[in-house]
Amino acid sequence: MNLSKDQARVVQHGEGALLVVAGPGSGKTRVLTERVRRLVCESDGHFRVLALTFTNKAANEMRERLKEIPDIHQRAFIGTLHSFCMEVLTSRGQQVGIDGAPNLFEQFQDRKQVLRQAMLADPEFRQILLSKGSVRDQDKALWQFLDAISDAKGQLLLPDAVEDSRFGRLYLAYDQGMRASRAIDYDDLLLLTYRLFLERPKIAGFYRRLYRYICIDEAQDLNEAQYRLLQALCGSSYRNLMMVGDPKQAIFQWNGAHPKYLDLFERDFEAQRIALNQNFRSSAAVVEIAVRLSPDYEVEGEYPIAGEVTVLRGRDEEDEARQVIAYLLDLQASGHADIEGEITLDRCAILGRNRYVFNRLEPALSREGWTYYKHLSTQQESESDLLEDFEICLRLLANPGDRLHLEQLLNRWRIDVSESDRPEPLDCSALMQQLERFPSGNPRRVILEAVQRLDLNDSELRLGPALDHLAAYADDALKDDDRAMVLQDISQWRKDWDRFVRRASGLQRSLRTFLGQIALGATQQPREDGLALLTVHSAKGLEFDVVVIMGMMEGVFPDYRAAGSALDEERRNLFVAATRSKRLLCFSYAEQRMMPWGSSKAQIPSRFLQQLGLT
Ligand SMILES: Nc1ncnc2c1ncn2[C@@H]1O[C@H](COP(=O)(O)OP(=O)(O)OP(=O)(O)O)[C@@H](O)[C@H]1O
Repeated sequence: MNLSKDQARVVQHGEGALLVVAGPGSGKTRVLTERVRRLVCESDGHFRVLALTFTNKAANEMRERLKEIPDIHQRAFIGTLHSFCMEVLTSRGQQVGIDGAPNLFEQFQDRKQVLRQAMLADPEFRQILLSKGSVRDQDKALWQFLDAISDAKGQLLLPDAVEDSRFGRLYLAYDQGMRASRAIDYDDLLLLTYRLFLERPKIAGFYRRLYRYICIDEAQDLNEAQYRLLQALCGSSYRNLMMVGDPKQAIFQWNGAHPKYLDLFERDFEAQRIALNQNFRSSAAVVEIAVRLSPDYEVEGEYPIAGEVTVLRGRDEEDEARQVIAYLLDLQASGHADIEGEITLDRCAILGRNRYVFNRLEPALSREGWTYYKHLSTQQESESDLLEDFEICLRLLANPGDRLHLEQLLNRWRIDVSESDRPEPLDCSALMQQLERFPSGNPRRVILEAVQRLDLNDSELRLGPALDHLAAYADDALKDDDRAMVLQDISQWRKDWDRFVRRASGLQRSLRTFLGQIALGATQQPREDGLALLTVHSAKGLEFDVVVIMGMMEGVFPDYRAAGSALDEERRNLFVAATRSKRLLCFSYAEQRMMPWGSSKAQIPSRFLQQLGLT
């Protein structure tokens, strides 16, 4: 393995805090992985390494690169900070009211419902909510309140510590609603683990002894809660923390993240600093675009391959999609002097500022018969009612106290039970009693029969037979689109299950752990076959020979809501997007766009194209 002199210094670093600040393609992921390998393979003693990544994709990538180390699961925890918190709370969470693996309400709709019910149950909040008028306006208000609660949790504030006491009461009511379903939200993972380390220093001490070294990737995206959680874990004397980050790739400030934590880390932990200034990934043409986007981006050395930047202009979005496909078809047919070998679709990616950019492209790709996959957000949701209902049943079996999903299921299945005879807590047999209500062949009965096949009494849960039962029903009883949708969902569940089982060594193979891993996005496949369709945020850390950035129009990229410092973040978004390319970079835009309200509107090319001298 060839490493540059500075990369080798990082890999060889021993005790003490270390900050690595480095640009795109400078080998951050590589040095992080190699350092974990060296620590695990070369250092003596019984200890583990804690390798924290910002995304599951990055964790998968690191695991993949280290998989030949036989006992890697025992020697290192490789995952996101949220997954680490999940593990801590699963084994030590009793001290903060968590019994076993936490039940996560990861879906916005569920949290919204919890808050709605909490507000309706309180006369003052009820009045506030109903005064908003239409359901749509109420939803908007709920969304804003949830955002504010998430902000408070992001600053590690408990309900009694927020300034506005009425808001504190609302926050408390929401939390109580979550706890009534024995559930927590994503922010709670950090907040509760922070509290645990702070209130029970012995537990933090235990984890410090267990993990002699901590390595953190993408540290420019840390937020207040994450930084303070790490401080609480490290205490006043633990210093074996390494952070790797790039302030120019900070694209989560909208979510409370800030690169200032890199500087705070350097100060608070008296960290040594190493800069990596080469770009081992991108051709000269791509690096030039990156420098124009971020003039203080200093790159050492010149990449020996020229590369190419192309701009495509479509009359409308359909035409834009057509041109992008033609561009890729041409590369596949003729190759390119700067790219060795055949240019297959899995060497290419199409990036969009948001998921809607692909609306016209996807049908066109399907018409061409191209294999493609989408990674647009961390959460994968079932699209068919059958699998949605099945998932709710699994949630109820994993967490019989889950009142929210019990209610959802009763509503969806139009089962009218009065409060008094509601099957609560819902155990497997109570759920099974419902079987009798539905005639044979009814989809609800099929779901419950599938649930019966889970064999929950076995310590090793098996999902396959349940999914087989659902698939057999779809094959027999459903037609066309419905059947395709169900089978697609089942295939997704099978993939999630396979990845969970493969990764589960060290994790309990229980329904609750499985659902927790899905909720954390930890079962998602990092790369699939075919052309990648990615939002900029989900393209982070990836690289492709050919990158096309579609939808380069004002209002799309930059986003129409961006103003002031958010515009700087848009520019960093483009910096991240462009630097995913190893060789060829292509921008595309449409001159006309169909607006959501149905009329066509003339488009202005993105200001960034102009600033880059490309229009
Ligand atoms: N010393 C090296 N010699 C040759 N290639 C290298 C070297 N270091 C890294 N690379 C290659 O450069 C590319 C970028 O490396 P890596 O993904 O680790 O960078 P990064 O800093 O994490 O990038 P980003 O922050 O943009 O995601 C990879 O293809 C990697 O294999």
